Amino acid sequence: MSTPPPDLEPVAPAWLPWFGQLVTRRGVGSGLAMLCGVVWVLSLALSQLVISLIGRGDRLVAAICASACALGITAVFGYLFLRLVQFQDQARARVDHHATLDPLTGTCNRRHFMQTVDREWSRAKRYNMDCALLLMDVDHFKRVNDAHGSLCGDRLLREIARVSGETLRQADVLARFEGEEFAVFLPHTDPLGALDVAERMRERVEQLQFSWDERDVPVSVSLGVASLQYEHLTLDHLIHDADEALYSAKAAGRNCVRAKLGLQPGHSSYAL
Ligand SMILES: Nc1nc2c(ncn2[C@@H]2O[C@H](COP(=O)(O)OP(=O)(O)OP(=O)(O)O)[C@@H](O)[C@H]2O)c(=O)[nH]1
Repeated sequence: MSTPPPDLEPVAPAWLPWFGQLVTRRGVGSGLAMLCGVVWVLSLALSQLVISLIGRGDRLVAAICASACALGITAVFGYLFLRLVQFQDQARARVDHHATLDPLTGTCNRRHFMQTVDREWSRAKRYNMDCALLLMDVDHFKRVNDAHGSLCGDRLLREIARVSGETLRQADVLARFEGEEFAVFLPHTDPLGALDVAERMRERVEQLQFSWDERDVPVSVSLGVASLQYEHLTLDHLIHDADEALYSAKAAGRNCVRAKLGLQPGHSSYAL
C-alpha cells in the first residue's frame, strides 16, 4: 500500500497538542470536574431560558432535571473524551521520543542530530560565530563484539555514550551517528576549545573501567575535529572535514585526536 503524499497526511488541529498536554499535566479528574462545572452552569442557564420562553413550567424541577441530565452525560462522555485526549498526548510523546532518540544509547539519533545541528550551524554561519563538530569512533569495536558478544558491545556503547555526555555542556549535542560512531556538535566553541573537549572525551573513555564476565575490556576511541570555516558552505562540508580528521586519527594509531583546520600555534601535534 502506498503512503499518501505529505500534503494529504492527517494534521491534528492546533489546539489538540496544547489541550492534551494540559490534560496530562492536570489529570483527567480535575479536567472532568472543570468540564462538569461549565456544562452544569450552561444547562442551568438553558433550562431557565426555556422556561422563560415558553412561559410556563416549574423552574426548580427544570433546573434539577437539566442538571441531572447534563452532569450524567458529561461525566460519561467527558471522561471518555479526556481519556482519549490523554492517550493521544502520551502516544505523541512516545512517537517524539522514538523519532529523536537512539534506542540503544539514549543519545540523539542521526536524523534529529542533523535537524538540530543544521539550525545551529546556519545561525553560527550567519552571525559569524564559532562552532565545531567532533566525530568519535570506538577503536577495534569489532574485536569486542567478536571476543565478548554483541550484548557486551551494546553495553559498551551505552557506557561510552554516558561518559561522553558527562564531559559535555548542556548546549552541546551528542548523537549516535551510525554503528559505533558518535557525533558531537559544539556551539560557541573555538577550535582550541573543541580540541580540549575532544581530548577530554578521549581521556574519559580511556579511563572507563569496563568489564564483561569478570574480564576487563580495554576501550579507547579516536576523534576527528572540524571547526566552522569560511569555506564550509553546507553542514556536510563540516562533517566531511571531521570525517577526514577521524580517518587521520585512525591512521595515526587510534586512541588520539586529530583536527582538520583552525589550529593555533602550540597545538600543532594535533594537526593532520
Ligand atoms: N554490538 C553492536 N555492534 C555494532 C553495532 N553497530 C555496529 N556494530 C559493529 O561494530 C563493528 C564495527 O567494525 P569496524 O567498522 O570494522 O570498526 P572497528 O572494529 O571499530 O575498527 P576501527 O574503527 O578501524 O578501529 C562491526 O562489527 C559492526 O557489526 C551495535 O549497535 N551494537
